[in-house]
Amino acid sequence: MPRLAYLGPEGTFTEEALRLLEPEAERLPCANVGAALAAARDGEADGAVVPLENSIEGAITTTLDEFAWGEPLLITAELLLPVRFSLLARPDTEIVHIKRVYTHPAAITQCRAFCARELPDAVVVAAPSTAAAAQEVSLPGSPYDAAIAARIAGEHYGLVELADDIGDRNDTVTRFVRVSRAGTLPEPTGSDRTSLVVFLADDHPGALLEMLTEFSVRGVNLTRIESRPTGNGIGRYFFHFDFEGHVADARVGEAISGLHRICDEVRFLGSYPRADGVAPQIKKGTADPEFAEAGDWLARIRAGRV
Ligand SMILES: O=C(O)C(=O)Cc1ccccc1
Repeated sequence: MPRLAYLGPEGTFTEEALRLLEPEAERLPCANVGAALAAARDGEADGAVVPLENSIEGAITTTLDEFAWGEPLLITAELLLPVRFSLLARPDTEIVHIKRVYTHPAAITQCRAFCARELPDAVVVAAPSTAAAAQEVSLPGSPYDAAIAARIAGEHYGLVELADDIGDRNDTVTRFVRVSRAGTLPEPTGSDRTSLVVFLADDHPGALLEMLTEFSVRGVNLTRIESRPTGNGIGRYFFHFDFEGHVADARVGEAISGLHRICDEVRFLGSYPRADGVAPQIKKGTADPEFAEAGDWLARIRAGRV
């Protein structure tokens, strides 16, 4: 039974994702994404589950930066989870008396309209996770009057639900990933995604276009591109790419080998089954047998067999 670290404490959306991804796993709640990934790296856990992006705000940048700068880990699975937020408070709290609300930054951005409309005078403060916020609010003497978290977190920490489904949209989805230490890759399934981090060799006109061309000429469809600051001054960025296909696919292998040749560093983050099961559209000339046939043809002409 694997032991998986996750963004805790008990009652986070990440815990819900972990339970769906690996119902049998032993769960190790951690205080933040960095601690969960550290547990996976140092062997305290066999892997970790962390949030990566949501369909409204985009990337969870702490996770992206950990993947880019920390000891390498491999993404082995992903899960798309619709999340539903509740406003939770200690029993007897009235909504009009709420002046300080505590929750995870992703929940702050997804519940803005509710907070502006129903809690116009309240400040909303960033917490390490939604369940950490609920736990804190449950303490007598907490400086916070309410938390925004999953209903189950309210039940777990003895809070009452003052409002349910308070997200600005009810179709928001969060993408979570399971990571492991380097080792074996998941087998190709025909509906896979690959993730990479790419550092440019130098800054020059067309550098981004050159990277994109490596994907484009092999018919590899991107599903996410994100630039993140390198920290070495304004205007210095590196890139995260997610795209369709598995590193075992010829077109994917060729595209990332091309990036490896022209970029300073390419960090492979994993090839894993897509949660939505969508199969890639394969452009003419980019299927595995076509790459193999072209390779055979090249070998023949190099051997003088024209
Ligand atoms: O704080 C949590 O519960 C998390 O798992 C992170 C998060 C926060 C808000 C939406 C989705 C995930």
